[in-house]
Amino acid sequence: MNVLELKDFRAYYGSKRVINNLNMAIKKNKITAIIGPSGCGKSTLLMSLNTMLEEAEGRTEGQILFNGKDVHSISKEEVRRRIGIVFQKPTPFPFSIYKNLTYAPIYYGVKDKKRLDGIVVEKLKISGLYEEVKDEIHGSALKLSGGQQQRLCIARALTVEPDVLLLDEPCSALDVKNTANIEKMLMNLVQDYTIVIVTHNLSQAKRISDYTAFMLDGELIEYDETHRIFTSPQDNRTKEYIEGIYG
Ligand SMILES: Nc1ncnc2c1ncn2[C@@H]1O[C@H](COP(=O)(O)OP(=O)(O)OP(=O)(O)O)[C@@H](O)[C@H]1O
Repeated sequence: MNVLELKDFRAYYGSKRVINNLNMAIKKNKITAIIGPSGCGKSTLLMSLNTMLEEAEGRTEGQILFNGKDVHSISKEEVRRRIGIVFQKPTPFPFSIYKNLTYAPIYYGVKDKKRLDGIVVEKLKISGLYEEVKDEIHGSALKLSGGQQQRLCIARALTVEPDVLLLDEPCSALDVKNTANIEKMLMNLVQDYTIVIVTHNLSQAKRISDYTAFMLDGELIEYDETHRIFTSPQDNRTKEYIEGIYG
């Protein structure tokens, strides 16, 4: 089943077109990796999927369907709740861990303290952080390490129970151990969520994704099951990229 579908999709910054006629469907409960050289449009595509691009001074044409419905026909608030996004640099709020994880649920109307406590514990467990931080839940999130902060940001994105989680190079500022923690977390999460991850790290795409999309100069060159992209790419440009010839 497709959760998101792009039809003849184009994206612009001013008059500059950076994504050209892209058609692609993203499957439910799968990890889809978007790869390609710097500047090919990966982040632009990711931000388009939850209509954030308009806030980054971009503009889109064509259609994005979310569960079959034009994403622009759904309220911005609902789109943002159901399609969460996490960026490269961990961005915890300068509050306690507890407040980071209850901020959005409170905004969306959860008042019951027991329920809020439950959300905090559940999301900390999902992110593998619970044992590490259980005695300092009311301490500042800014005291966590970079890797812990990024796991907290993913946990925070999950507190409103989105359908889709978009991740833009979530591990690029992290070391091998923290990257492995996040990859493990994502592979567990995919049972309940649909995940789209932009990554420069081809080994990461290979390790964790079910599908891989290769972009070049704003075009979707090839999109297939990850093992096919890495073992028998159909397009020579894909082959050259995964062999490290350019990019
Ligand atoms: N706010 C902006 N205004 C104008 N042009 C932009 C803006 N953001 C990105 N671009 C341009 O759009 C193109 C696609 O950028 P994008 O950030 O989507 O690429 P990317 O593949 O994610 O790159 P990277 O891997 O380096 O993050 C690039 O040519 C970039 O210079």
